[in-house]
Amino acid sequence: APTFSESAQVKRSIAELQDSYDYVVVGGGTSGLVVANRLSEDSSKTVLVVELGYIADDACIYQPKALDRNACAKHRFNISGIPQPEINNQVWAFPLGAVVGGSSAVNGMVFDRGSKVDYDAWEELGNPGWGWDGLFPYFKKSTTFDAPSKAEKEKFAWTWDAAAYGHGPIHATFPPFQWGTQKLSMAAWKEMGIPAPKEHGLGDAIGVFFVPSSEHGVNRTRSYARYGYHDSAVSRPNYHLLVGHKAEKLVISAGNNVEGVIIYQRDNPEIKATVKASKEVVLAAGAVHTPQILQLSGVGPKEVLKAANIDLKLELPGVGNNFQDHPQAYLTCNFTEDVWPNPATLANNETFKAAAQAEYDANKTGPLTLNLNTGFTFLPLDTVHSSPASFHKRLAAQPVDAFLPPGLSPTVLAGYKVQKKILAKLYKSPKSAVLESPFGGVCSRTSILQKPLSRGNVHINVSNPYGPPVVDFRVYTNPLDFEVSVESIKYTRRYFKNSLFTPLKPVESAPGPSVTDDEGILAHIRKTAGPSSFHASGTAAMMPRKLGGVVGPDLKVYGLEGVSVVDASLQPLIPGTHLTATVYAVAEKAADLIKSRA
Ligand SMILES: Cc1cc2nc3c(=O)[nH]c(=O)nc-3n(C[C@H](O)[C@H](O)[C@H](O)COP(=O)(O)OP(=O)(O)OC[C@H]3O[C@@H](n4cnc5c(N)ncnc54)[C@H](O)[C@@H]3O)c2cc1C
Repeated sequence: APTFSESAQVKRSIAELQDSYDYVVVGGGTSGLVVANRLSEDSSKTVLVVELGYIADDACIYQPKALDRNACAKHRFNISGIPQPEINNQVWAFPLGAVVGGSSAVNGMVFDRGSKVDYDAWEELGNPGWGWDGLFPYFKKSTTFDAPSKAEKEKFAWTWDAAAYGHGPIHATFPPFQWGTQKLSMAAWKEMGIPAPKEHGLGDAIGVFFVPSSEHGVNRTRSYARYGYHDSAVSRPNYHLLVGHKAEKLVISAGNNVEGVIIYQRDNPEIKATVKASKEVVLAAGAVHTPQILQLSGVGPKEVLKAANIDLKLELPGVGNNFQDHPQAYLTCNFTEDVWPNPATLANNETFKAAAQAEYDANKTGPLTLNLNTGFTFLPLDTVHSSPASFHKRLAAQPVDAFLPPGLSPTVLAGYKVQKKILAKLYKSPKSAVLESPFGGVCSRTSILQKPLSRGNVHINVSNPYGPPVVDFRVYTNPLDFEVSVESIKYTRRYFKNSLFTPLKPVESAPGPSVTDDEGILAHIRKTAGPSSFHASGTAAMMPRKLGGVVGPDLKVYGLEGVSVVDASLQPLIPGTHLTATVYAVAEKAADLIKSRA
């Protein structure tokens, strides 16, 4: 039988396309496929998705835990950020998805949502309808929860609330495998008095809880945008997906109408064409590439465009600025008396690996059904910080433009000022997470900063604008971000003092037991921290134009007609959660908005 990838609706060359479509969606990733699917539900509307990558049927995508991740290197961008001075000039690569399904095809499958207050902050920034109440129906619309069996529920003590989920294309479930020490880690958090909501997905994502994976409960395969939204649209004659082609820039008329997109063949840039969009171009290339496309189109900060010799069509200083991600600080330790098997067994023991693969192939059970973790703790500042009042004071006293890149436009600065006020409130709220601490089967813990005050940027490379964009995380440029990470490591140490861990004999190796002062812990973070959780966002932010926003609450790019942004770039303030579930919900809402103006 033909596979979906052989469908007539999947195009491989420009010659197979129509000259014009109602909608051209740039990027067939997480958000783009949602919007294309929903727009093509109306059979009178034609939709083209232009995607750089190809359709992949590889195990390194569909199998939740791939033993050979390198097999998927060809489905990822390998964009490296620039050296980060605050963390000893480390350079981090950004392995975004470059495949049909985008980053949902290569991500860690952690499928959670932020807290109500995190989304209400978007609304407060000037975006009516984009708070929790406006998004919750779309979280449900995008998702189906596949409940675990009774036996698994009892074995792993899973909790959830079906009210959080709907009947949508993306499946979420608990994998039928957990590492031995996970339960104990959960119990230790509870012993510390951390609340344990039964379900995190109803707007209260504070405390310790289980997070489902984006995984199909029966097939035990990754559930991602391609299976969920492409495969169900691909039989529609009005839906075309062009693979292996790159969108270069928008075609903008003298009157600032966006008429279409210039695209070219990925491996042969000479083969080039303009596809017209009679209604709208929808930018869904992700938070690293959407700002690049806008800047190449002459839309962005004028200094950047000037330096790159690109004609300014429309000055929009926010494009590429306001970059946010979740930096990671590490406490490394080992359980001297570890249980067997543990994640190191899967990493190092060839016999165990082979048995795990055989078990997955035969029964769809075992360790390869679990990509990352299902145990998570999300905590507010007052829980984590030893002296929160002094932190709030220091935050209030910071001049707004301190620690930001030089030369920012007054509008971007004004936006940051409003963001900072909201962040100060969130830092005081018991309902808003500043620390994420995931746990699975290992001793070592990552402290992931949820409310960064630092801001980075993604701009075209002025000496090679058409090459990969330049990602500057500017991680930890605001020293208060360091302070939260130092406090998070100290807090994690207190957690490990819990007597439940005694039988496992945890031994810390870094920063190391002798490093107890804040300066020593800071030096450790500078040496080892990571700038990213691969949660790029904010680079085409939904905010008022006078606050440096790029799109309004209708998602239309300011100053242009006929183009909107629907991907992670629009998130004005990064929520305290992994981003995929939010990207799906936002894209579902975006599709309704775009349909409503048709
Ligand atoms: C390695 C990794 C691990 C992650 N782990 C998790 C996790 O466990 N849980 C979680 O919730 N989130 C996770 N995330 C984050 C999450 O996956 C992303 O935030 C989300 O998928 C972004 O969706 P998007 O639609 O904005 O962009 P993407 O899904 O990245 O889609 C962008 C698409 O546009 C295409 N494209 C780019 N430029 C062009 C161009 N010029 N022309 C044509 N096509 C183009 C790309 O090929 C891609 O398919 C992870 C991300 C990564 C990279």
